Amino acid sequence: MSTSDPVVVIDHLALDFQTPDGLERVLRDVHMEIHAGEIVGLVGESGCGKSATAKLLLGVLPMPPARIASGRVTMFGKDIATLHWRERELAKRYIAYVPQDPMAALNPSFTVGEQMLDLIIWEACGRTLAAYAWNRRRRARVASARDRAIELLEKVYIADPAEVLGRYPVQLSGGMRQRVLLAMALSGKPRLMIADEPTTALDVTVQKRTIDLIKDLAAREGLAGLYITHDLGVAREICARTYVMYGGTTVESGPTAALLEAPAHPYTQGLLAAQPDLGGGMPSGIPGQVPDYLAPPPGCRFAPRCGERSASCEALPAARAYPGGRTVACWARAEEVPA
Ligand SMILES: Nc1ncnc2c1ncn2[C@@H]1O[C@H](COP(=O)(O)OP(=O)(O)OP(=O)(O)O)[C@@H](O)[C@H]1O
Repeated sequence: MSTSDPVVVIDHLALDFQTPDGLERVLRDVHMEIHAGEIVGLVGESGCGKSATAKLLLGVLPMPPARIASGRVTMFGKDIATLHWRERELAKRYIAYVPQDPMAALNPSFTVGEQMLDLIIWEACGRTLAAYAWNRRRRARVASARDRAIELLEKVYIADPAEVLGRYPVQLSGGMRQRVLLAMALSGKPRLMIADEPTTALDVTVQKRTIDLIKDLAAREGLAGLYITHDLGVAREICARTYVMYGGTTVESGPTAALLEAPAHPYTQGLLAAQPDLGGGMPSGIPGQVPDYLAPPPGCRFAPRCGERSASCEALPAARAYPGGRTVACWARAEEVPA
């Protein structure tokens, strides 16, 4: 894999879940590319398949009940379907995960230092239990892990890292906890950072600082980033390019600024109109609900909620490429070229 190759390529992915009620056809025709040094956004309302996509990349989606029905996911130059489980485990070292709720992700019974040391030693031992158990008791290993923990906390601009190592998560503010998690996410050898709504639990000013920090880290460490959010304003702040997902399909993608300036897909337009308006206007919302994946609409999954639907929408529209690096999957936009 050359350095210019994308870190992640998702190509025409379809993913099902076998459930007691039947087969849920969740992801259809999903596409995405993430390159080193860029943060890409994945936006869409709740239940659109954002987390299922992220979990698949993280290698934590249980298979079964999940199954790749068709298409391909390539990470670090390799098709994930062809990887041996051991290769898959090793690939996880290259992925940093930043969760939504920093309090739930940290164990309240252990200090920051204990949790960071555990993780650093686990990573240093190649994620093998026997080596971890042996090294966790070795003084020299613990001392070097402590140095590494301090170095990682410094990377996220924590002022007194040695002191913070001795604190319990409840003794830290929400923003500090999220910084600790960011530091922990860097403890392996990350090349890809997946952040799942990491600022939702934070207040607005801390949110802004955390977003700036994530941007700064991704640039400094040369990481590829996938940033999941339902907030288009946050996507505008942080993501160079954005993929909009509806009902398990990629309906639109492109450079974030252009996409938000002139959204082409009726769903993106509705999503934008549904954002709270600081000018005092009420957001309009999108009538209807995300599809039932046990019996999704046969064609375009947004059609039942779309004001522009026509007979063509009974077939699933393919994503069409437009100038400026944009794609739109919509029959009503078949001839139009967004500005
Ligand atoms: N483990 C699972 N077993 C069965 N179905 C699942 C499983 N995980 C996800 N799904 C299905 O995938 C759909 C999409 O879920 P997903 O969590 O990916 O949505 P999301 O866009 O991330 O929503 P949110 O923003 O609320 O997290 C769910 O509605 C559910 O039908």
